[in-house]
Amino acid sequence: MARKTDLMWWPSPAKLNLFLHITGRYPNGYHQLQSLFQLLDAGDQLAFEITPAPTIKLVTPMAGISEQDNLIYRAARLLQQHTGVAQGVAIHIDKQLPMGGGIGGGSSNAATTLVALNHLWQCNLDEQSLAELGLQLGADVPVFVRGHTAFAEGVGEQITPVDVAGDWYLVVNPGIHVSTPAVFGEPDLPRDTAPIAWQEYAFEKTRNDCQQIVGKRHPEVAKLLQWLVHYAPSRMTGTGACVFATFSNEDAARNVQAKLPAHWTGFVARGVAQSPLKQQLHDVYAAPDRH
Ligand SMILES: C[C@@](CO)(OP(=O)(O)O)[C@H](O)COP(=O)(O)OP(=O)(O)OC[C@H]1O[C@@H](n2ccc(N)nc2=O)[C@H](O)[C@@H]1O
Ligand SMILES: Nc1ncnc2c1ncn2[C@@H]1O[C@H](COP(=O)(O)OP(=O)(O)O)[C@@H](O)[C@H]1O
Repeated sequence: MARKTDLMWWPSPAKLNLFLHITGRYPNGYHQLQSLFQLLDAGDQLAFEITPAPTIKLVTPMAGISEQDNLIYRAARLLQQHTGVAQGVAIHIDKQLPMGGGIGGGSSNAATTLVALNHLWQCNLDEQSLAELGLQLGADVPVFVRGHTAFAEGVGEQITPVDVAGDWYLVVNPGIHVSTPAVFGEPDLPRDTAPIAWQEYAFEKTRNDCQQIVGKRHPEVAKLLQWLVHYAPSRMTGTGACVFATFSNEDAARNVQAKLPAHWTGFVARGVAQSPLKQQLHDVYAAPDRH
């Protein structure tokens, strides 16, 4: 097995939902959403060692998730079954993002696995096919496969790439877990926000429709938001529990990070138009013998 330093690491960036509106509900109970998925330049990293035998193995265990349930394993298996590829893979994981925090780590890991293995196994699926496969794994996977900050509608599968300014964000984890199904199951959740055209987007004219309910059920989230908003415009991402504050430059974000009380952990990241995964793919194609 290769040493960690000899491996080629593929980025798996986080996202923020700069806003999240619930505009309706489908007959199957799923919620119709509008959201701006802002990709970040920070996240996890994955490395892939291709094997001649068809076994898929996660070299790095992930606490609390069995191998078969891990979205990385499931993405690799799905691509293998869909394409009939004969090879296998051993996957190394450098996990940095908190799990289930509304910053999309699991969905992003799935997307990075699909994109990297499509190249390394030489499956030659186009981006559209990879995004469709990704949707089977989760509503947020297609945005990460496309690799562009985007306005998303439906359950997240209708995607319009947008170029928003490269703001800086302080992302803070209040250290609690919020269940996505529980939030969507709340009777008092607002479900009738009027749809907007993405050209109308402005942070101050939008909101996260899940934020109030989550703040009520989890006072730690409300407390964190109250603290952050004192320094900068702030909002919850996804169905929580992470919260972000928006800054025009890195120093301002780091100044507030330095003031964070010890029971909250946060990281500073820049909003990017294009995913670092896309850049990696571009670099790999430019130097085809680097695996
Ligand atoms: C709302 C978002 C925004 O990014 O929240 P976060 O997960 O990031 O916090 C996501 O799209 C979430 O997508 P994902 O995390 O894949 O949700 P899933 O596991 O598929 O859904 C868990 C459950 O939430 C409900 N659900 C999910 C998405 C949706 N548009 N409507 C729903 O009603 C369904 O009951 C579903 O069974
Ligand atoms: N590789 C993975 N990384 C993170 N979470 C994973 C992974 N595989 C499966 N999961 C499961 O998916 C859930 C959602 O993960 P994640 O995408 O990080 O959060 P969110 O959907 O809240 O943004 C986690 O709570 C975890 O149980």
